Amino acid sequence: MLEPAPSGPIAIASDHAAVALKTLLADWLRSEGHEVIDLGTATEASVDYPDFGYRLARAIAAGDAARGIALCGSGIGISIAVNREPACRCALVSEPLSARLAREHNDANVIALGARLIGPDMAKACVATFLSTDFLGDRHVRRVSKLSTPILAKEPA
Ligand SMILES: O=C(CO)[C@H](O)[C@H](O)[C@H](O)COP(=O)(O)O
Repeated sequence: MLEPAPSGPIAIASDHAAVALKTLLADWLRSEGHEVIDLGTATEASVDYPDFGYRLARAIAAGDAARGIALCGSGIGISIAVNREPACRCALVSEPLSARLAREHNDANVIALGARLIGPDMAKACVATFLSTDFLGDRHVRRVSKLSTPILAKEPA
């Protein structure tokens, strides 16, 4: 049984390489009582991961979803796409410890998973940890807040 996500729906998006894992995760999350916004893609026809990463990033930035799950073959391309939106802190994870640290230290609001690299059980374990782990705050607040300042506006450290 999953713990409830902190607030609001969970957005999920993938390219063609991860559509099966996306559907499996969306069905599982709904069966656990979560509201899931599936932003596509819907078939295995080849698409471009930035288009779906940007859809997910828009949903987070607009406040339509509190948390996001982004998937592609490796998780790499779509995590790069999501992180181009400053409101998103997307962590590419492949096991639960990274998912926990992404929440505790980085206040990640999106995780990326690689469907060609991990199986359904590991993906579920990562998602369960991502949804149930709180941000630790404290010194991490200062660091996370620095992430949302455009680099050209920063004073060199
Ligand atoms: O972005 C990726 C690699 O960083 C993803 O793994 C994509 O899913 C992959 O590039 C898609 O590859 P395909 O050969 O077009 O299926």
